[in-house]
Amino acid sequence: MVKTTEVNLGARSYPILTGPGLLEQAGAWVGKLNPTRIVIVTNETVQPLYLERLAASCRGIAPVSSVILPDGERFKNFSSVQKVLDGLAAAGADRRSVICALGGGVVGDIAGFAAAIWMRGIRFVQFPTTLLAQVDSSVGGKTGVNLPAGKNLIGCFHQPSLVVADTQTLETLPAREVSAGLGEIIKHGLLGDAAYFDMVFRNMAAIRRLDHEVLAEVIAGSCELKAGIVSRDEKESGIRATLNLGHTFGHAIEKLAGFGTWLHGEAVGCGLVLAADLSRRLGYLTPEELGRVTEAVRSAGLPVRIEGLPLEAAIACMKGDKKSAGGHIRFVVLHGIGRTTVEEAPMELLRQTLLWGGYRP
Ligand SMILES: NC(=O)c1ccc[n+]([C@@H]2O[C@H](COP(=O)([O-])OP(=O)(O)OC[C@H]3O[C@@H](n4cnc5c(N)ncnc54)[C@H](O)[C@@H]3O)[C@@H](O)[C@H]2O)c1
Ligand SMILES: O=C(O)C(=O)C[C@@H](O)[C@H](O)[C@H](O)COP(=O)(O)O
Ligand SMILES: [Zn+2]
Repeated sequence: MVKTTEVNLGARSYPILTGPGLLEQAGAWVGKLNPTRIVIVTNETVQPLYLERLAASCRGIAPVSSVILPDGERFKNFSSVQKVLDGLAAAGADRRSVICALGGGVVGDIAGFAAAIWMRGIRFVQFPTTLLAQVDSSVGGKTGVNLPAGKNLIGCFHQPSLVVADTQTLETLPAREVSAGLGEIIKHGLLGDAAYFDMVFRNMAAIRRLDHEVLAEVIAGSCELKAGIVSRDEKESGIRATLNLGHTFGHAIEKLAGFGTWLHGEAVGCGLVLAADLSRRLGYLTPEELGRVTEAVRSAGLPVRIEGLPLEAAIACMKGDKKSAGGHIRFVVLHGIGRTTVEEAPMELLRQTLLWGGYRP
């Protein structure tokens, strides 16, 4: 059964298709774009699992070639973008060619960025194969790569033409990566309404063992929430910044620990706990509400403490966050489930939260 969620952006609108076995049917969807050439970008882990399935389905439409990237967050950099661009040149890609991003968020962000800059922008299709990518990164058109100076410091907004999430691919995903996906799902629960958050909380064990029915409900719920926010604020001039809940803390953890040491979803999960604690210190959340956020993150199998990273370095990292201005750090804070603001916090409270979270003074 295929579930469709629409991202409504006028001429740049597109559907998110979700369901089992969609890679085999991909050609029917990609064919509608009438491409002159198809370049599949994937990585060395996903290639043996799923490349042939997607390539076989697309071969009747246009010549198909592939670019295989090394696997990992530490390769989300310019050198990988260069590899994709070289692959496009070697394939003779033109302005009517289509890139297919087959993999997790790292492949999606790199391939999307290459699509945004090749010949000043060509179409691309997201084929997300991790839980995190199916509920978050494949939707919304944020593309880009890291710099040694920080996470996602370069990139473009470039919307995909289509997102095709084959839920069967999640069956080969390691348990740690399933938990990482839950980091973003809990974030969506906190941004959405109490009913969605409670459903996720109640069904944590079922999601972690990939129960088909629950998983379909959660992927649809998260895609609907994110699609709704992106449709209202494509380029983050307002409400879209709330999708950054937990990320000011999370991105600092990823960078300080070394890209790839903490998974993005792990850092986001822990970041949600820190953001909730800061919200409590600001008087917006009760200790019980903080306890509930912490319990949700813990029961997803995600870390809730930092253990030993240096506090002042974290503050320096957060000053470089894209929401900061003039050296003032701005956080998404919670006032309860479904209620957020984006604001500066007193430095003293921030230091207390970081110490509470396990940062080393
Ligand atoms: N653009 C956005 O809006 C957005 C949103 C959230 C996250 N992100 C970015 O996404 C990245 C994290 O994405 P991720 O969690 O998917 O990590 P990832 O892309 O590194 O994938 C996780 C791991 O799973 C492997 N893998 C992928 N699919 C598999 C499958 N079906 N079976 C077995 N192994 C598989 C990958 O090779 C990798 O080793 C981060 O760089 C983050 O910044 C972007
Ligand atoms: O789509 C968005 O908007 C998000 O913020 C989603 C996040 O989960 C994602 O990690 C995003 O890449 C973070 O964006 P950044 O602008 O803080 O780098
Ligand atoms: Zn994220």
